[in-house]
Amino acid sequence: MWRAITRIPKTLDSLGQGVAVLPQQFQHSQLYNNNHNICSKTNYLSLHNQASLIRPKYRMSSAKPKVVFVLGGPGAGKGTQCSKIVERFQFEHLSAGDLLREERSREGSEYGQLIEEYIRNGKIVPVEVTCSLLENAMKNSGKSRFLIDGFPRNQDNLDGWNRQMSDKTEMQFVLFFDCAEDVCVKRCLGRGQSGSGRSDDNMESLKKRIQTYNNDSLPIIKYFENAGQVKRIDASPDADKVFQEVERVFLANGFQ
Ligand SMILES: Nc1ncnc2c1ncn2[C@@H]1O[C@H](COP(=O)(O)OP(=O)(O)OP(=O)(O)O)[C@@H](O)[C@H]1O
Ligand SMILES: O=c1ccn([C@@H]2O[C@H](COP(=O)(O)O)[C@@H](O)[C@H]2O)c(=O)[nH]1
Repeated sequence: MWRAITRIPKTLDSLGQGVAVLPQQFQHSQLYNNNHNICSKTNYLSLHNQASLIRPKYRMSSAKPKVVFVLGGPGAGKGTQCSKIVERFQFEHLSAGDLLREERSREGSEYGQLIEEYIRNGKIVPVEVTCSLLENAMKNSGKSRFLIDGFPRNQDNLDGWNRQMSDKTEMQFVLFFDCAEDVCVKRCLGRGQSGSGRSDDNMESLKKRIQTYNNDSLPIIKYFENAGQVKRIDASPDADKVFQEVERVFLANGFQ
């Protein structure tokens, strides 16, 4: 008989952080949903047995995922350096801009047009969209170290992250690529000329992106700086030279 109502033990009940490694069928089960954390004994035993199969992976990811925010002006070299960090350290690179561009191009996306409008005008997409894309990408990656590139870039982003993600992750530091405006512009235009295909690698969009960066993103970097969380990197030298500094920061912060 389906009599016994069993409260799921804490270890299974708190799979919030381990959800990245859970097979799809678990994600809507009582194991996943903390709001419905009771189930019949039969169901519990069956789910418990299935959970045992994935236990090694779950153990590995039971700590909160580590997050490094990567910020800097448009074209400062964030993406370039993130690729190098991924090669050298075990991080997953999540570019908020790339995720938004992907969502924009996804057939049937209800946000496609809105995202294109924001990107072309150098404006910042509402955090509900961006944060959900980030959270999904984190869950789907199965990794535990993330470079979050180009986010949070305004107060709305920061507030949204704090509401949705800060309890589920451990922010390590902010990697800030400091680069003069004229250098940033030259790099973005160069990227456009070499066929980036980006609708915002042109002077008209760049003016707006820079304005948004100065008005909305710099205060966020300042906020993190006041909290002692910013690792500032001079982004003007060549990419390999910049990476020497980046590598030093990661090593000094315990990453191998
Ligand atoms: N240190 C560097 N010196 C010279 N060129 C660089 C350097 N770093 C990156 N670049 C070039 O500048 C352009 C912009 O770099 P990247 O895409 O890494 O910047 P980003 O900060 O991620 O830009 P965005 O914020 O617009 O996505 C690219 O064409 C890249 O090859
Ligand atoms: O968190 C974010 C990140 C990006 N955007 C929009 O995308 C473009 C391009 O971003 P890149 O980091 O340069 O790839 C940016 O100008 C914003 O319009 C965003 O809204 N929120």
